[in-house]
Amino acid sequence: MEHIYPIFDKMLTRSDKENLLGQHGLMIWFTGLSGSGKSTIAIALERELQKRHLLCRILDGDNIRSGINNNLGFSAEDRTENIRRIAEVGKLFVDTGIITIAAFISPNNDLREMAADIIGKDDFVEIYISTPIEECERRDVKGLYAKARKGEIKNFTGVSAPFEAPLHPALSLDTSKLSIEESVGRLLELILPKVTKI
Ligand SMILES: Nc1ncnc2c1ncn2[C@@H]1O[C@H](COP(=O)(O)OS(=O)(=O)O)[C@@H](OP(=O)(O)O)[C@H]1O
Ligand SMILES: Nc1ncnc2c1ncn2[C@@H]1O[C@H](COP(=O)(O)OP(=O)(O)O)[C@@H](O)[C@H]1O
Repeated sequence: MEHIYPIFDKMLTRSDKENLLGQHGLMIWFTGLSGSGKSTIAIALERELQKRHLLCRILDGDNIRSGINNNLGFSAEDRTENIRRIAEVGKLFVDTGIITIAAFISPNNDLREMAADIIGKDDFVEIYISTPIEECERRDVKGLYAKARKGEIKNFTGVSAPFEAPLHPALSLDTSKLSIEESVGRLLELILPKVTKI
């Protein structure tokens, strides 16, 4: 496409950036309950990708809800805006050729569909961390399930707010049955062919 300002014709493309990095950009979208293992698996996967000289960026509550989305709570409207912004930011990383892992509850099919539409379906892989709520609650990593059961936290996913399981995830990983290494192994099998440049 010719631009009105010639300088735009000189802009580097995604493909130029992917050639520089020697990889393809991809969004790996984790969905699952609080405590299901999204962050744990994301961190372990990133390490394995790094070992293979593949550049990865994790987006999670620690770097998104504490910063760009620190004005958002857990109403349905705020969750939608949370996921919309994450998808827009994620798209920038993917378009830079970076393997991006988003680790958010993203509790509804329509939210995840919105994310896939923003990022582009070809660049979006949905991974369901399907650990049952009983196990998430037993772990209660942050003590939030106990608080939610006592009514001290409103709209808590799985307790007082809904979670819709994905309809056609590329992969389901139940971390009450799989070790971290097994989950990461399955992910690598799925992802390496998509991100490796030949
Ligand atoms: N009401 C309510 N419901 C669910 N989760 C809550 C809530 N209040 C706080 N938290 C903490 O926020 C984490 C989930 O944030 P997300 O950005 O992933 O949620 S969402 O995708 O917008 O639904 C979630 O945890 P993790 O999934 O462990 O990161 C909780 O630590
Ligand atoms: N097989 C497993 N896979 C992933 N996490 C596990 C596993 N077994 C126990 N855990 C523990 O479960 C917890 C999951 O918490 P976290 O990764 O923060 O979940 P989420 O990001 O989904 O809220 C961690 O404390 C982790 O050590």
